[in-house]
This record gives sequence, C-alpha cells and structure tokens, in this order.
Amino acid sequence: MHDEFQQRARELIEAGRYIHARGWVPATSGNFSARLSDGRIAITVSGRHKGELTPEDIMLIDAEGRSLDGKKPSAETLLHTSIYRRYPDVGAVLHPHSPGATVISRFFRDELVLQDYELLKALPGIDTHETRIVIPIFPNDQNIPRLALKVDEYLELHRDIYGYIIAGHGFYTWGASVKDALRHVEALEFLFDIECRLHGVGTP
Ligand SMILES: CSC[C@@H](O)[C@@H](O)C(=O)COP(=O)(O)O
Ligand SMILES: [Zn+2]
Repeated sequence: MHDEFQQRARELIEAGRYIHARGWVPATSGNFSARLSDGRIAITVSGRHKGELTPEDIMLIDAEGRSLDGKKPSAETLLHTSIYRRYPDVGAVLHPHSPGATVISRFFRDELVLQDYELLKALPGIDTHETRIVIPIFPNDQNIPRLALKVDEYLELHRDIYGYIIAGHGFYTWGASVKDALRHVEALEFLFDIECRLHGVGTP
C-alpha cells in the first residue's frame, strides 16, 4: 500500500510537470489526485506549485476528503471526492487552469458542444468522430461544497460526462489512471483551443 501511494505520487508529480510545461497550471493553480485500491486518495497539498511538486507535496485523504496525515489538502478537494464517489472506475482526477477552458467560459454560457472531431476518440468509449459530447460550464464559486453539490446534481442526470468547465477558472477531467486522465486533459484542451480559434479568439 505504501508503494502504491508512492507510485501514484510519482505519477501526479510527473503529470504536474507536463501540465505546467504547457502553461495549464500557472502560479500554484490546479490540483491533482489519484485513488488507491483501498479507497484512500492521494492528492496535492493546497497552495503548492504544481509544476514543481515533490513527494512531500502529495498527501493522503479519506473518501470524504479528510486529511489522514495532518497536511492541508487542496482547497478544491470536494470536487475530487465527489467524482470518485459517483464513478467507481475513476482512478485519477486532474484540474488545470488552462487558457482554452478559461476563454471558452467567456463566450459559452452553460455548455460547450464538441462534435465531429477525430480527437474525441481519445476519450473512453468513443470510437468515431461522429460523436457529440457536452462539456457543462458551471459558474465559479468560492464555496466549494456548494459548487461540488451543483456539479454532482448535474452528473446525477448526465452520467456520460468527460469533464466540466468552471467559468473564469479552469476545468476538471478524470480517467481510470493518471495517464488516462492526462490524455483527457490534452484532448479537451486541444478541442477547447480549436473552438476558441473558430470563434476568432486565439489562446497562448
Ligand atoms: C492560485 S489561485 C487557484 C486556487 O484558488 C484554486 O482554484 C486551485 O486550483 C489551487 O488550489 P489548491 O488549494 O492549491 O488546490
Ligand atoms: Zn482551481
């Protein structure tokens, strides 16, 4: 179990470097987590720079988001635990503050529809570009329990969701493993960027 935590921590640290190198978690923003086989969750400590994570910056929480090692978990922990509760097969949740997701939320209000893109096949269960998915957009909220509840109520009604945007903030996506979740980050951010360009707005 200790080894499993260390392995997941390594993966989250590497994911952080990768995501930061692309400019998707500036200035300590973002948070990452991975679920262990006993249900505990490895998650980033609050306020750490996600491009410069060390093993001390990854901590353990229980399924309700309570610290198990005295460290302070991400301020947005409840947005992670609610995804794990709803999707038993999810093993990792990643939250970038990317330019694409942020710009999208400035000109789409409630949702972004992505369809007829080959890259949709990077998402689980999709095997053709002839697919239409919805990325819901929620207003930002400093009250994370309230925001988590709102997201969860949406997911209760729409289970086939691959990620969501928080307006003016960033996005959340998840996968069976850190590697899968990272692929979803890349695919979604690429598609957000394409949609921005279609609307005549470039992203850095
Ligand atoms: C640097 S502001 C970003 C934070 O307010 C928050 O949105 C965020 O993503 C990081 O919070 P954290 O507590 O480090 O997980
Ligand atoms: Zn955030």
